[in-house]
Amino acid sequence: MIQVKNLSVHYPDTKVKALTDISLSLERGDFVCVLGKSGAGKSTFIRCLNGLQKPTSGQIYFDGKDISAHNEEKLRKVRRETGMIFQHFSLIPRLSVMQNVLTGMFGYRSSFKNLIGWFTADELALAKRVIADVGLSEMAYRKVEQLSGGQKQRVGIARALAQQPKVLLGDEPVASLDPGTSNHIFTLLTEMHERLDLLTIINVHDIELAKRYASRILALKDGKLIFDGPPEDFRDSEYRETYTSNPQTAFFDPGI
Ligand SMILES: Nc1ncnc2c1ncn2[C@@H]1O[C@H](COP(=O)(O)OP(=O)(O)OP(=O)(O)O)[C@@H](O)[C@H]1O
Repeated sequence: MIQVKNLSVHYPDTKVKALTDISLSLERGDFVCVLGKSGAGKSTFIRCLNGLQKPTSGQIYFDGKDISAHNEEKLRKVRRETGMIFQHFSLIPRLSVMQNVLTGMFGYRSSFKNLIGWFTADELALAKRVIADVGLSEMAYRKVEQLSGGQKQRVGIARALAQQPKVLLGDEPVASLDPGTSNHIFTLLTEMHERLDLLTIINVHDIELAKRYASRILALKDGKLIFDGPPEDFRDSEYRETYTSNPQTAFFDPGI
């Protein structure tokens, strides 16, 4: 579904080589966890997959089409099919769960309908369904600011599902949650992944979560892909390789 070919991203402001020459193929049915130290390039990689970050060189093919050559209008279509969940949820706190979830459909509707906030019966039924899927039916009309972190992330997942995506991306979606709640969120992500046959790609710092839930692990180090394989092959030596600093960069390493 997504082919990444020789992807490199160099940020001109900082002259940082965030990603260097990454090539891989991601298929529907993969539940991928991306590991790596702080600054390894995980967020940049995720952002490239839905066109939020342009490659410096290389290509990203989404359903066979090179999105690195897309204009904004074509990128909007790719983003519609790519649900995204975030560490800090990116919800509108004073709006209800239902209102936040409905914003997930904005990409499919006219600006006028979005402005006046008019939704069809089918759209409202879809919103109710995805709110039920994440276990929040009883709180559908509660303001998001009144929810716990775990409940907020459930709203984030429901909003992404309301897009009816083919791909679900997560940029450290459990980094602000306690271990028990993180497990609940990953269980929910696994259920949705299987039921909806999604390609799921999640950045995560917690290696135990990655090993428990992922079908495939990618490890980035200094912007390079140093591991791509099943969780059982990610052993102590791979862990050390991923999380140990290179001597020449260690002094400047914010992760140490
Ligand atoms: N917009 C930007 N402009 C300049 N440099 C950037 C920008 N975004 C990221 N970087 C740099 O690119 C490198 C990779 O950053 P990125 O956020 O992708 O890493 P990460 O693995 O997601 O880190 P973390 O786990 O801390 O979120 C870092 O050195 C970072 O400082």
